[in-house]
Amino acid sequence: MPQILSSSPPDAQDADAFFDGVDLRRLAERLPTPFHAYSAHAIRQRIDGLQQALHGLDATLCYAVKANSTLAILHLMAEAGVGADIVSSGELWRSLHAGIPAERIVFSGVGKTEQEIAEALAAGILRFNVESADELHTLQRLASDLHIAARAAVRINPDVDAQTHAKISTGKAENKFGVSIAEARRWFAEAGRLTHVRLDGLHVHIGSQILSVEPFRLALQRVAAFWRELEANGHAIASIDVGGGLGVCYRAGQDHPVAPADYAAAIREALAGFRGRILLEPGRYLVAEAGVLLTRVIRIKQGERQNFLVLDAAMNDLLRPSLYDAWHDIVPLVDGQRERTRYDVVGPVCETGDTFARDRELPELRPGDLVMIRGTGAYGASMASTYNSRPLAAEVLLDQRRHAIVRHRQRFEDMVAGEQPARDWDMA
Ligand SMILES: Cc1ncc(COP(=O)(O)O)c(C=O)c1O
Ligand SMILES: N[C@@H](CCCC[NH3+])C(=O)O
Repeated sequence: MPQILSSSPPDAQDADAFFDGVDLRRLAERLPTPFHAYSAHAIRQRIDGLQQALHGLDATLCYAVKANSTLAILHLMAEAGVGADIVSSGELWRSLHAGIPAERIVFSGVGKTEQEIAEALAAGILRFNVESADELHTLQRLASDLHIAARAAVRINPDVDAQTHAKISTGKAENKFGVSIAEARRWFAEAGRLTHVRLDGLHVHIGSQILSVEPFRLALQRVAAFWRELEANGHAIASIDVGGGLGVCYRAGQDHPVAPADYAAAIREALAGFRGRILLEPGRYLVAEAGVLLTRVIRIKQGERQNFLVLDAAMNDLLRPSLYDAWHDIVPLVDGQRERTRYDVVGPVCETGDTFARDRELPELRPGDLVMIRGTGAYGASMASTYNSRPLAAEVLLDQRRHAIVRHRQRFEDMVAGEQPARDWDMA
């Protein structure tokens, strides 16, 4: 371990190579690339910053596990007193296993199965964010079978444009998420018939990577107006869950899109007078900028029209550029002055979409050079696949000049574990 520590603080030139006090170049000498590295310190700073912005409110952070569900990160959340926003039994299992108590877990998603609902009921989670009438009735039936009182919030679809990428916008009427205020109004009017569901919460989540406070403000205002109407009609609301969606900075040097203080101010303003508990479901904001993907150059390929920088990381390790044309800073960790040139930065996977960047200006690189892709802590490892039978990359947690390999690179044996050739056919 001491080998990877810097003997002196990083100077300005190689500062990029240091992450949480660890020299990533030294780490990469000992670990095969590609691998993900996360800064525990950076995650804790984000948690603290958001909690400080919310100071004085009865607010609970429920980390959106989907952003990065690595157990070590969930464990860090548990230690910091942060709860979880889950969308599957798998995320429930991981959260509980990492030590996040059930009473800090909320369950969102349009496709909760009966089995998942029953498991979450049995675990005693804090709330179900219910997204359809069918789900509400299923929850009532299963809670009744188990003689449990379920706590539920209606996920409101406020029909607000989050002004983000269409694939991660969730709060417009045409999106599959939540129900209209008109429908939610009917649910509350009939809530007396729900013998085993306590419907006393509101939930809203309009999308991800939201870059200005305005869409949040608009959505919160609509939800707040509905909360006031409900209370005026005698329906006590115990919690309002404002979802996640805070955008992050994917380009060095750019300002942070939404300051936590402005976000918190919008919540304070919209929910002024609300005496219940405020829940928040930040995912990306807590982990995105705390993660980098380390990869090496396999080769440079001179194409007819451009040069390709072929890395050993691919779309199976980081899908965001392929899926959303997302920008991630690409920072070579190389010594000395080099000429600058332009590359299409690609991975080895057999798809043209396996491209991290087009026509990106970088120093001239050579096979074996180390390259860092920034902003990969959220929706990086958690969206990874074994496409092209590429094993899942290792993950390393760095914490104040220390590191721990929290997940080893998947072994080929484990990639095929559980599969078998169809030898023993059964008659259907
Ligand atoms: C219900 C819900 N809550 C929270 C999040 C987390 O979003 P983000 O990572 O943008 O904070 C998501 C994902 O967009 C979500 O679907
Ligand atoms: N996977 C998306 C975010 C989706 C948010 C989940 N509701 C991304 O990488 O940006």
